[in-house]
Amino acid sequence: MLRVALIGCGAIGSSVIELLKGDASLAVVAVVVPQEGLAAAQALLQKFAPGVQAATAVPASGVDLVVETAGHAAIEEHVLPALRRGTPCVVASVGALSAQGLAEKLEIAAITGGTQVQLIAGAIGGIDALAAARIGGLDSVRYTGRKPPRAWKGTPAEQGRDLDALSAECVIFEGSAREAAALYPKNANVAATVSLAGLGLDRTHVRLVADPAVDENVHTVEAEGAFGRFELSMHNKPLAANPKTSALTVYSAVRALRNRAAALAI
Ligand SMILES: NC(=O)C1=CN([C@@H]2O[C@H](COP(=O)(O)OP(=O)(O)OC[C@H]3O[C@@H](n4cnc5c(N)ncnc54)[C@H](OP(=O)(O)O)[C@@H]3O)[C@@H](O)[C@H]2O)C=CC1
Ligand SMILES: O=C([O-])CC(=O)C(=O)O
Repeated sequence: MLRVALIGCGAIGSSVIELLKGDASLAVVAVVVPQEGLAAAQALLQKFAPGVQAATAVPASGVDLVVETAGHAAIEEHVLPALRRGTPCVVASVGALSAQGLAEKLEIAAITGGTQVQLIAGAIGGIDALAAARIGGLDSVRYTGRKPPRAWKGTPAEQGRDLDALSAECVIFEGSAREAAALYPKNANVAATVSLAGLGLDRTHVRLVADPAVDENVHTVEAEGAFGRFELSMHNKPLAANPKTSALTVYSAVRALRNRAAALAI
């Protein structure tokens, strides 16, 4: 049985705990949250994983695998030290890698620890195809992230516009994946994932749209290259606990964990 430390206990983390309850091959043994979140995390654990303690750091021993579902800051704070200690890590906050030098730091930490960091596909599909197509050469990759206006609350999209008053779609950002991930850390992880699998953070064209006509998170990728071309649209149901986040992200994290424990992985 693999012993898992989960970083973050919000919309994704709490759903991961729920789905792993009773799993024969994986056990959540620690949940890492900020000091001010300890009491709430402990109350949730009482319900779904009694006996598991909430903590403010990943335990230095007794952990086989770390999964991050917390946000950009948690990568520096918890993932890098775990990798250096030799613990493999699974990362959901892929947009964090848009910060200059962070991808290199993760690689160096994993090499130092003789382990590996895995970036999950999260809310998007087709990452396997895109990463394979890159080997033959890609000419262009375009990503559009379309979400209901409420999913853009608390982001720069609110500057100069009333999201509640939108009556038609509104392009709130157009530019590179690097800029998108830096400006919209909770809404542009997919932009970063698509770019890291494909043409890179600076050559991937990103459009972010607030659209009152949708109630799902719609992610579209269009790629062209030596392999041919593809278009993929995902219509993802958002999590009730966080409209910015698609439920598929939870399943993607659980899939990554189960694949680590499985004899046959797909
Ligand atoms: N790859 C993908 O496709 C996607 C990735 N994501 C990423 O996943 C992250 C989590 O999403 P979601 O669960 O919806 O977000 P929530 O805001 O619901 O939950 C975040 C959780 O992480 C905790 N947390 C925040 N900072 C730290 C830290 N430094 N150390 C430990 N715990 C911390 C929070 O604690 P507290 O509440 O006490 O602050 C909270 O428990 C997002 O920030 C985003 O970057 C999201 C959607 C898709
Ligand atoms: O969960 C989603 O739909 C995607 C998301 O928020 C992101 O790209 O950060």
